[in-house]
Amino acid sequence: MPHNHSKKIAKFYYASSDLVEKAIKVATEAQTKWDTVPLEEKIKIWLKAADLMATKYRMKLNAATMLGQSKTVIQAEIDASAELIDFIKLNAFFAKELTKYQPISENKNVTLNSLRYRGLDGFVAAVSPFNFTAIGGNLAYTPALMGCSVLWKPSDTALLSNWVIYEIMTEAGVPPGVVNFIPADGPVFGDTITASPHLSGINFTGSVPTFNRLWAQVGKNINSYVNFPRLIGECGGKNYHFVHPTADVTTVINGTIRSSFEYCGQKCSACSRIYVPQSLWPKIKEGLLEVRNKLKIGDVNEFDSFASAVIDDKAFNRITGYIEHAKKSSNLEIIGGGQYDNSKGYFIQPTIVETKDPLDKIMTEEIFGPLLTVYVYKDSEVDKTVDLVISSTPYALTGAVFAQDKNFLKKSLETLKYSAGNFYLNDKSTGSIVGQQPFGGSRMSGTNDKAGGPHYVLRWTSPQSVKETFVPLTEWKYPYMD
Ligand SMILES: NC(=O)c1ccc[n+]([C@@H]2O[C@H](COP(=O)([O-])OP(=O)(O)OC[C@H]3O[C@@H](n4cnc5c(N)ncnc54)[C@H](O)[C@@H]3O)[C@@H](O)[C@H]2O)c1
Ligand SMILES: N[C@@H](CCC=O)C(=O)O
Repeated sequence: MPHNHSKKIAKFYYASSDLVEKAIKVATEAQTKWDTVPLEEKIKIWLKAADLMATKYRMKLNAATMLGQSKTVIQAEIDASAELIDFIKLNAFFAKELTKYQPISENKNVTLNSLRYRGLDGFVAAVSPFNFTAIGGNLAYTPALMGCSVLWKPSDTALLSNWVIYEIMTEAGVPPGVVNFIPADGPVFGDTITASPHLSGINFTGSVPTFNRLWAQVGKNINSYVNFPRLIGECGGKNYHFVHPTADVTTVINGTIRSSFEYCGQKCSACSRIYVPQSLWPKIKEGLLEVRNKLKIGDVNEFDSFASAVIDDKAFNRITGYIEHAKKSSNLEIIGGGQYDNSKGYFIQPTIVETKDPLDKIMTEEIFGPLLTVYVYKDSEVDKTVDLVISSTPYALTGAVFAQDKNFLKKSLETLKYSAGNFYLNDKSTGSIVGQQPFGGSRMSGTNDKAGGPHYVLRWTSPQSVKETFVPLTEWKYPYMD
């Protein structure tokens, strides 16, 4: 099966706005009861789910990710089982750590002085992307762990794997009504949830235009909500590799191939633009083209495939539009790849373009496909080129600097500080590990709430301070009034 079949399944399940409204009612009612379940009990359910994912359901979850989202066996394993299990276990740990903190009152008359970590009252809408099964699970179930109830709208091109997660969590013991799996047309879902007074948060991962639209809708309805909805959005990027003249060429070549072409460049962290000094370009060019020629782009069931088809017709048309642009523009030259074919699946060959113009749209817009553009700079213009890296796009998701010059690496921590939420020195821009490199970007790449980090759980709780005393208050006057 060369490309995903989720969309066909989705057609049978699309929820109407009436159904979304019913789910809002169910979730809002379920939240009150779910919030009374102690965190320790919730953690037991989460750990049971992690165990089920590692054993009984591991193959099912990975296979659903391979067939539904066109991931190769290694990419499915990294994402679907490994990353999701890490999210579940680490968020349980972080929740426990967070709730350990209790404020101190030295007043002996105070018998209770505490912070209660309540879930958000109302419901949270989790809206997930197609490209990571684990992200869907994290977006829906981390708010639930903290006592929220959730409407989870999966991407219609990741339905199969996301449904398996829902089944596992239900088998582990998440009660009905707490997380509600609602495949729906995006705008129908978005319009309905943002119109509900009970919307307490949106946990979104996807493209900038979709998040902008949701944010604007919340803004428009701001006077109608019970709470100010929390808006968490992890969005797109235009991720870069910056190569310094002292870089190790082999590392640059292999790191760039992996980052740009694994999962056909459909990772939000994928390298899409690379800046290479003139002195290293001949060797780097030769290496990139040599490796590119070896990459097999084929069926995910053939285990020697490096990557497979892109996710759907929409993605195919968008990406090949940039390839056509490269063919037509006098500033751009396709030096590797450029072929595509949608007769059996949405196959696009890994493509490398060289540009004379560092501000061409191919260097500034998110493409989200197997297309890497190279800008070759003069060795004497390192600083000028670093400025270009930061100023040429509105994004700041991931970025990598390759150099053996330690002073340059140190300096780049400052000069490129706001260019990326996940910043790599001598390593590729993809492949963050939950708990090890908390993930997220700022500027137009998102609200940078760092999924997989210790503070993420805090976004899904509404803490309450409780103070109790039994000592009667017998006086209303202040002492100086007598
Ligand atoms: N920063 C990150 O952590 C991160 C991680 C993964 C993906 N991404 C980004 O996600 C994008 C790719 O994912 P995608 O193609 O699924 O994104 P998308 O924006 O097309 O869709 C994301 C989700 O939003 C839904 N949606 C669409 N319109 C909607 C609306 N009006 N209201 C409510 N929901 C709506 C979709 O059905 C889907 O479930 C890329 O831009 C990528 O960079 C970012
Ligand atoms: N966390 C993943 C990217 C997730 C977005 O698609 C990485 O670091 O490569």
